Amino acid sequence: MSVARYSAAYSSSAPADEQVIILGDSPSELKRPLLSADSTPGLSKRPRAEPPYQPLSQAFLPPQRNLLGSLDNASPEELAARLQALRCVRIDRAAAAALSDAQLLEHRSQLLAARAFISDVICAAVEAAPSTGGGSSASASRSIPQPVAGLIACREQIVRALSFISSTSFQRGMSLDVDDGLLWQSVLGNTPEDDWTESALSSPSSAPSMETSAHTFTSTEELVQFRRSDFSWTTRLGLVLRDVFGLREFRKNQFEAINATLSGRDVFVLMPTGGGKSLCYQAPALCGEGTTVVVSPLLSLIQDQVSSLQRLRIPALFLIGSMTSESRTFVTRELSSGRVKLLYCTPEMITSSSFLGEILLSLYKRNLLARFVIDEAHCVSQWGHDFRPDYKNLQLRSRFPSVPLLALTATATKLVLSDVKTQLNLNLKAVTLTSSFNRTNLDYSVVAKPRRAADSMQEVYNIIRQSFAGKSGIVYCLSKRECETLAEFLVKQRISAAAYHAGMPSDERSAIQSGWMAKRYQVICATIAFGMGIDMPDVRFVIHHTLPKSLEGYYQETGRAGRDGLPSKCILFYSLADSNKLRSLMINSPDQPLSPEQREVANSLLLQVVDFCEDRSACRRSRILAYFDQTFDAAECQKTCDNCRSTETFVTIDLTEVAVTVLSTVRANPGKFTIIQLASEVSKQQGGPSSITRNEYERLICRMIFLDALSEQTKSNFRRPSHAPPSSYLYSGPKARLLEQKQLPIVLNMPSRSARGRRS
Ligand SMILES: Nc1ncnc2c1ncn2[C@@H]1O[C@H](COP(=O)(O)OP(=O)(O)OP(=O)(O)O)[C@@H](O)[C@H]1O
Repeated sequence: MSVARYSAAYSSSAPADEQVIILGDSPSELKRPLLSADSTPGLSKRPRAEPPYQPLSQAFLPPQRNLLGSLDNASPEELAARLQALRCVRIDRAAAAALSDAQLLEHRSQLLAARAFISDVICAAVEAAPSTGGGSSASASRSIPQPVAGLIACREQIVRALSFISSTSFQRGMSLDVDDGLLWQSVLGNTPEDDWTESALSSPSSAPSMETSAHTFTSTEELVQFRRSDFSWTTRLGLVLRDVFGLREFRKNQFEAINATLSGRDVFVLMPTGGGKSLCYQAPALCGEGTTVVVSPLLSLIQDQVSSLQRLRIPALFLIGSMTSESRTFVTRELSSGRVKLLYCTPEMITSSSFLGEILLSLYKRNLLARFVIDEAHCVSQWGHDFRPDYKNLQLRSRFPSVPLLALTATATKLVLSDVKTQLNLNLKAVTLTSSFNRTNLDYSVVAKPRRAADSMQEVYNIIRQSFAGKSGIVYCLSKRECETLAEFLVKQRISAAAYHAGMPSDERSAIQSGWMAKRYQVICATIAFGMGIDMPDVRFVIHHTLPKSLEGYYQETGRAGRDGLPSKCILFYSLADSNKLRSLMINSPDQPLSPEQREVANSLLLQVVDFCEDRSACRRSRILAYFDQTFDAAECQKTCDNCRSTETFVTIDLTEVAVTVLSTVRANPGKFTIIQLASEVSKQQGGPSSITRNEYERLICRMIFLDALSEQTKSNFRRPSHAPPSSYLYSGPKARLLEQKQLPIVLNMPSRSARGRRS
């Protein structure tokens, strides 16, 4: 498309006095001016000479077609007609208060579409214009011809109107699409003015309430090259950011990641939950040739992502096993045409579908594979908390050696990170970008879980009623049954709650998920099947009614709170009984028998969670960040965790010798005691005023089981009623001898009253 054609089209459509956008998408809307002072309160009067109204879709958003692509074949007449449909909106702030919520949202979506269209015209013109040297976005934009430059003014007015509508919606507490950068800005109180040139590209902003950049593995000097604004794609990238995604600035590391992948480098991005990883591959996909293939672990996640992208008019498709042959043919045709910018699929499809294999090979041979994205890349490593064997067998590097890889995750320790790089065969010079995992707006606390189920459900209810009335939240439960019982309980207490778990039909699950996102349900009682990829901004609390299986999982699950950057709470219910139950479920599950190595990993991940819960001294935030090998000064916690708020003193005590005594009681009575019986037996034996309490003995015994100094075996108890669960009895464990030789230290964090003389 030549600039001359744009210029001609623009000139023929430029109205005499002022421009106004005509918005409307249905025949009935065409009959009345949607944005006129006469019919719509809050909007200025229309100019005198009006072009005929056209539906928005006909005017410049042809259905089923990609907006960015649709311009290429447009004739000057078509363009003129589309441009004629663009006129400018002015909003009278006082009168806008009278707009209904529905009208506001409607205006907003139409403004978004209009903004995208104008920018596309500008972008095409800028690309076609002769470069004035330097290649920066500012210099490129200066070179565009006058008539097209006139559109920029129009665009700026639209952007201001959009910003106004977004902030009005926010003030009214309305839920907008979360991906709206303008909304973020209004939340953060930044300037509503839209300077859409270099500043956005050169000065990345932080994600709300997320500290950034604890350490990077790629040196700062090396990163400088990816902060430049003179790449051939820089102008396009700025426009894509603003006009396709509706965002104003990049967050920390997004710009570098995008430039690195567009430069053909392998990239590893470690960014906290809600940090904005998707943009790191979605934006580059729209800035270069070919198709970006995204490997993502969950079908529901894939479907959600693709429909959000399609709503933004981005040509994205997915390929999944259960598709009809017609759908497959459609996908193949679209892919072959080179129109598809993003193709999502599961790792299983990559490893086992010959159909997909052929498509990828054909794209590869035609140089149309832009990059592979491995989302949730921690699944590649068996050291991660969510290992998926198919992720390990992708073989992308060997099958498509010249295609750059981009791996992203929110959760990876150093060990997992280096394992992922090795498994994926990332180039040794892969650009590695990490951000601090600190979510400063989240408040962490651990509470003692009452023994009786009814009491602990009541406690959940009390917390929600007292602190989160009318606020959205998630309660994570261990089992399907627990989700259902808790949801029923809350509903009886007049809290709108729903259960969500993998045992439910998928349409029921999506209905519940969308009901929650639309605020029809306040609380979701869910297993960890719920949450991945859910981008709800104002989740004010995440309660773990049972223990998470790992600190990584905990971080990820709590990370669903406060994605809008506002204060939110993460409350973990902890009991010894739960930790034991979870341990034996994980380790002895008949459905999923574990290899000895997997058992070891699962055991140690859970033990870290138990340690985290039982530690009443250390700052929770520092502990979480330490897990990800990041240092955090507890003084900066500012009492945003229960331990930093606590006035009680706890100390870490070495109980190795006491543990040896406990072990000797078990050796003398193998299979005689359950945990509770042994705790009361040894506490009786010890006696005395400075003794360890029975509860603390219970903790010690559980710790000895975790460390394999003791082991449990389940036996039926014929004297108990038939419905009673079988009891587990204690024996010496495989590491008992190590303990006796004092080579297995056992320490516990305890209130200082028990510390007398035993502080470690
Ligand atoms: N540069 C930006 N400016 C403002 N908002 C942004 C920016 N980048 C991303 N966001 C928004 O942040 C939110 C989270 O982004 P995204 O879903 O990509 O996070 P994520 O890192 O993939 O999180 P998770 O690991 O939890 O899936 C989205 O609503 C997204 O639109």
